[in-house]
Amino acid sequence: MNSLAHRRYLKMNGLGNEIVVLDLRGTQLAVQPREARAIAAAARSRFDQLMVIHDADRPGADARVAIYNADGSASAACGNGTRCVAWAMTHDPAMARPHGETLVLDTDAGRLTAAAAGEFAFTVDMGEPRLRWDEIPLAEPFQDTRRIELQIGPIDAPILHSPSAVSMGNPHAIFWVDDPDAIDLGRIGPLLENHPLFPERANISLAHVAAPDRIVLRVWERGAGLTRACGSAACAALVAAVRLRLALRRAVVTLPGGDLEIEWRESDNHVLMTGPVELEHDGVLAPELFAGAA
Ligand SMILES: N[C@H](CCC[C@H](N)C(=O)O)C(=O)O
Repeated sequence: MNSLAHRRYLKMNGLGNEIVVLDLRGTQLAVQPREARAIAAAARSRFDQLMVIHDADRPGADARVAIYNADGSASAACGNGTRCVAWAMTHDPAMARPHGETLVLDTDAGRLTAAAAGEFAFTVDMGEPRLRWDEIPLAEPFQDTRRIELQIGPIDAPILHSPSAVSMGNPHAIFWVDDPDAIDLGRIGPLLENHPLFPERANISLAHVAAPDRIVLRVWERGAGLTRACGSAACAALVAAVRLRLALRRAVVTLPGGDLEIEWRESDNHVLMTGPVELEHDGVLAPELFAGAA
């Protein structure tokens, strides 16, 4: 029988970004990509990201968190999912453990900290943005990643062009538009996600700077498609807007699912994200989920 069968999970969301939280601490278990895809495919556990909590493997951390997109691909960062993990580790009867003032989580994007910002809200320190072309990563050595040479559509009338590139531990391309809803992101998202300029693919955002302290954002996520919110994209868009002198270092990012407060802190170059979490239900992973996950 599959090691994950019958394990309890939480179905949560962060501004409508569909998250499943699985706690594998105290075990040597790990999720295989094909198993992540099987869980996502199940109607009841549809998710954009699966967040797996493992025992910490470095001193000073409360846990290590592995992140999978719906297509089974791994991601180093997931802002909305990290808030959901923080809630689970501090509020869920089975997952909560004693912790310090802030929760310390190790991810492939680095060490993050999370602190409660209300009963169903958390502030996550997402760490420093990566801005060099080879950190995004990009396939060509652009010296200025505030605007890179990429366009889609007819040469003389591109639909989108000149995006900013930022990594929050995961790759983001942000296109600046007047109306994010006027573009068929569902159609061009996959073309851009898989563009050869992005060797690790990319999350694709359409951003409109409505005011120096408000950015409207829609996101086609790498490995998940159109989502109602993307926390790391909100962080990346704020950083990119500040670099282009379009926004202040602290702004509200409005996504289809709602608002996130983002701050790119000058003192330590860290990006802070504050937003809500919602618990929808808990459940157990049915064994038949893994029957055909070959
Ligand atoms: N699809 C992203 C991971 C999840 C990001 C998003 N859900 C968030 O809240 O940051 C990637 O593959 O880089």
